[in-house]
Amino acid sequence: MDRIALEGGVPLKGDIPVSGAKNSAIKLMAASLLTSEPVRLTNMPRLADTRLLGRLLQRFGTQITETNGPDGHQETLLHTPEITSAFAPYDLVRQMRASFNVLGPLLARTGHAKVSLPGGCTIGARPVDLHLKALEALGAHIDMHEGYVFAQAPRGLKGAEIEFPFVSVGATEHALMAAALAHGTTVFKNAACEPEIVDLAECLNAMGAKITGAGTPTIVIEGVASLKGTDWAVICDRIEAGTYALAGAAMPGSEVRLTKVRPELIGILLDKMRQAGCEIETTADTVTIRRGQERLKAVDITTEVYPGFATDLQAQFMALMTLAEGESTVRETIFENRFMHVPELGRLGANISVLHGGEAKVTGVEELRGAQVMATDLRASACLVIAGLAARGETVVNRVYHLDRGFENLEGKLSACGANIRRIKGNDPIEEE
Ligand SMILES: CC(=O)N[C@H]1[C@@H](OP(=O)(O)OP(=O)(O)OC[C@H]2O[C@@H](n3ccc(=O)[nH]c3=O)[C@H](O)[C@@H]2O)O[C@H](CO)[C@@H](O)[C@@H]1O
Ligand SMILES: C=C(OP(=O)(O)O)C(=O)O
Repeated sequence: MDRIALEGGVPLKGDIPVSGAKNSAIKLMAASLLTSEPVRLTNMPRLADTRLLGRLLQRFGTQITETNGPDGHQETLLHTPEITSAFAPYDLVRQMRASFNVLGPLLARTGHAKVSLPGGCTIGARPVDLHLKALEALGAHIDMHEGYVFAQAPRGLKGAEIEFPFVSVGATEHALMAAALAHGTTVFKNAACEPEIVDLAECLNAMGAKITGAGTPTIVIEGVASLKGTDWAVICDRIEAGTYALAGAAMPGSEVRLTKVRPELIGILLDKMRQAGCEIETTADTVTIRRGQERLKAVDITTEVYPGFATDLQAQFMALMTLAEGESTVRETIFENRFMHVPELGRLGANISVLHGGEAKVTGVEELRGAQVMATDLRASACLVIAGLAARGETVVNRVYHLDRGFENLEGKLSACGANIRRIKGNDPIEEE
């Protein structure tokens, strides 16, 4: 398994281009199953998750062509003239939660599907009950045995009113794709409002769907008989952007400019960073982060659904707070087990106690020192990289396959800003020591 080694203590200086969003790209790829015509996705991030989903889609009969776009980003052409199999096996679905979202499109297009229960980051129990209830409300018959969901709707799906008992990004997206091809009108209440939902709804509309209200809690979908192909540029990755904004604040004297970004998507994070003492300037598509020589101040955060503080940035923000002056409280309200980075930050010398009820107290220390640490999930890995950038000496992050799921060319982007970071390949003798 690969590792990342970094020598901390170097201020970052330079530009970091933000890639297309993983959490949008994978849903857009799944949405391409809804049409027999080609869908071309541009601004695609090159990630383990998009590759893995590509392999899954190929099993259903999707032809995939990847090319380099004029802007250096990948373009992916997905074409599923016919669904040749509606079976998603455990081995592929267990590796990534969002791959479960192929169920709705397969069902809407063919009237049946057999999909394994999903895996993904182990940050909580993460059931799929809301996904299944929404598909049932749309008229699907659902059975579950041997770890698989068997879904049937031989006469097609029917529009319905669906009130989500609490906000779920995945369930909203899943039901949105299925409802696009249902007979009649579907209304969602208490839908998720994340920018990736808007990206998906707008792409579906470009494919001929009739969706209004995406980005608000009430979404109305007038089902259509079929969808057509389209060209669609994946929205920028607000979590990647936020991660590099925080990396740019890790060392005194840093100045990092994020490009190809929509600053409004990380508004709350930037406010918190300003409160902590960072200087931040934005234009329509850039964010510049300047960190002076002073110590940052402790700031509290509570994770919330969009537009609140993103749970996917909680670990990275905590990394910054480990060196801030004072005590900050980090409250995680979305996932019940998303503090696995805490003991790893402790190896670097951070002083954090996890309290009951999804709360952690971070008491800022004067210095972190490099150590061997283990990446436990995707965003926790990024948190360890940020802490490593600020630590004295060498930090080695093990199990970086988590990082490769969601960060395109992380070492390249950070090295371009002066970071002393390198990948140790799995068969490198240092790893065997
Ligand atoms: C691939 C992708 O886009 N992943 C994102 C998506 O995950 P994901 O779509 O899995 O997150 P959800 O919004 O669905 O989960 C929110 C909460 O609802 C619970 N829940 C969800 C569905 C369900 O059927 N039953 C249920 O109980 C979950 O366990 C969690 O506690 O949104 C999360 C919240 O912004 C992000 O952290 C993830 O990065
Ligand atoms: C939790 C994440 O991914 P997934 O939902 O695929 O596990 C994430 O992107 O931070």
